[in-house]
Amino acid sequence: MLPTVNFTETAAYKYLADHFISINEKNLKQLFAEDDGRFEKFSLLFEDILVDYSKNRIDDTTIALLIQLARECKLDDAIKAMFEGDKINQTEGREVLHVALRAPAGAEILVNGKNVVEDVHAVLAKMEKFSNAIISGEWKGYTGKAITDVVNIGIGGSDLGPVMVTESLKAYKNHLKMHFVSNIDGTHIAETLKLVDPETTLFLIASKTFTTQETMTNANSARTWFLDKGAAQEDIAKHFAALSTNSKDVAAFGIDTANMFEFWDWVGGRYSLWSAIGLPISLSIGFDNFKELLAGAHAADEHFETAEFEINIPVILGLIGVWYINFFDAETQAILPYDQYMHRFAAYFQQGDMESNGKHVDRNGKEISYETGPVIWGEPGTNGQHAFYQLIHQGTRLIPCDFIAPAQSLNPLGDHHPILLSNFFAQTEALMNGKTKEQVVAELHKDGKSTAEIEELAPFKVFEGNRPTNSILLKKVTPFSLGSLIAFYEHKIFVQGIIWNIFSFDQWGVELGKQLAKSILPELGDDKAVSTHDGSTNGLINQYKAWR
Ligand SMILES: O=P(O)(O)OC[C@H]1O[C@H](O)[C@H](O)[C@@H](O)[C@@H]1O
Repeated sequence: MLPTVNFTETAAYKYLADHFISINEKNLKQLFAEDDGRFEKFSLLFEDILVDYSKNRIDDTTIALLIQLARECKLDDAIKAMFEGDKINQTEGREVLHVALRAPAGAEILVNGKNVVEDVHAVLAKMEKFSNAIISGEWKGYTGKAITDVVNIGIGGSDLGPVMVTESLKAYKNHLKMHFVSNIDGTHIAETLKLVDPETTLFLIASKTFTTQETMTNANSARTWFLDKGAAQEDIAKHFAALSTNSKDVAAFGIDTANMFEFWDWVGGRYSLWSAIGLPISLSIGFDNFKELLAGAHAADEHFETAEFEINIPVILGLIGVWYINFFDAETQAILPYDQYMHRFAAYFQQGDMESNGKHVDRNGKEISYETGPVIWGEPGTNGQHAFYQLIHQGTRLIPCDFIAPAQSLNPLGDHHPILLSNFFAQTEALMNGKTKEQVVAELHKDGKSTAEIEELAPFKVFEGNRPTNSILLKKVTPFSLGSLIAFYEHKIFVQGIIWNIFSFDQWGVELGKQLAKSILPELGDDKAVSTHDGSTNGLINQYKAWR
């Protein structure tokens, strides 16, 4: 059982509320001027990852109080409960053990008296064998040809993780062409099927439950297409595999359970890329690289489980997030990777964070009176700079940003990387320091503007600065460093969920829309006008019927 402390009733919260008043008056520039050792103090090095959180609106007292807050909320007990396999997903009665998916062979994590690490490694061995057979061409399709294309059909956690990781690690990939179909919109599967040949394509049906409407509809369309192209029922075994917890429905679909890669209900969908759901990753970059990804995540798990809060990266990042959301009223969190390969990183953590912490009821079942999960958003740099950074620099909202960049490029082409990195460094500097009216006036003078022109223009060119950022500098994007980075973000979400006293591992909020869609679908079957809904919904449905 998780602790159920209301963080707004702790002593630390009250101290933080007072402390906020004094910090809010301070400028980041001033905080740096007051403390020579600020960077050393407020940065952490973990393996080849440097986390610089010094450009935040914090001082020693802030960090001490935030850590006190974590202690009062019994974060240490909560971490222990997760790693020990307690049923901390209480509303679904499940353990939360994505950490077991990356535990080394020989480790022991018990669920109902059974060591799940053994099961994990049995599935990993099966994934290794299968990946090797597909990659080497030893596995043959129904006409004797090797597999060239892999189509992963899944949605949400059964899509976003594999997409994000295969994209982030594209530099490590082999010859297999990867395709991902998620949307129920027929366009997605139709456009994908145009690109592939049934004789050389492997379909992975990825669904924890194996009941998700989008995935099952797309899977059925893929199977129909495969059979229509001339393959026979018995050929399905060579071209379809399932990644699921539901062996009964996998068999009912017609997939040989020998081709099923199992995972378990203690793996949350949005935390499942480390499980059998990661098979497309292993196919794309090879099993050894997939193992490295797991090893990177495991190293981060050990850090999270054992490091003192003062030097614990997910704890510090999580608490700083709480500081902005609950004291500065920040509503969003931007994630800005300066790495084109990581272009789906923010999208991945939209599910990871928003589905986990978008909750308004606490662990006692009571409505809460404070803000919880932020809106997560972001695009890779430098594209974002030319799109939405205006609002980050000069808008009226405080937007904490995570800047992420690799020191070494995987495509060191001319001076591209130094230019990219100069932007990465410049943006956080600009957000912190801003530009004063005096600086603007001096610049306009230099440009030969008249006094009247300067007076008129100056206010628009001022940057108030004092805008907080984290900078995460990786030596290089490798399977290991990416694994660690993802795990840090996962644990950050956990930390915040504990402080907010919410359940981070259920997602009841996605159910209502699904339920209503199920009741609307039969109503779309004829041309009769509907009148059973509200005026707007009736109007929309009836116009659709008139136009289709
Ligand atoms: O893997 P599946 O069972 O098909 O679920 C796919 C997705 O759908 C659900 O609606 C949940 O909101 C997600 O957490 C989940 O990842």
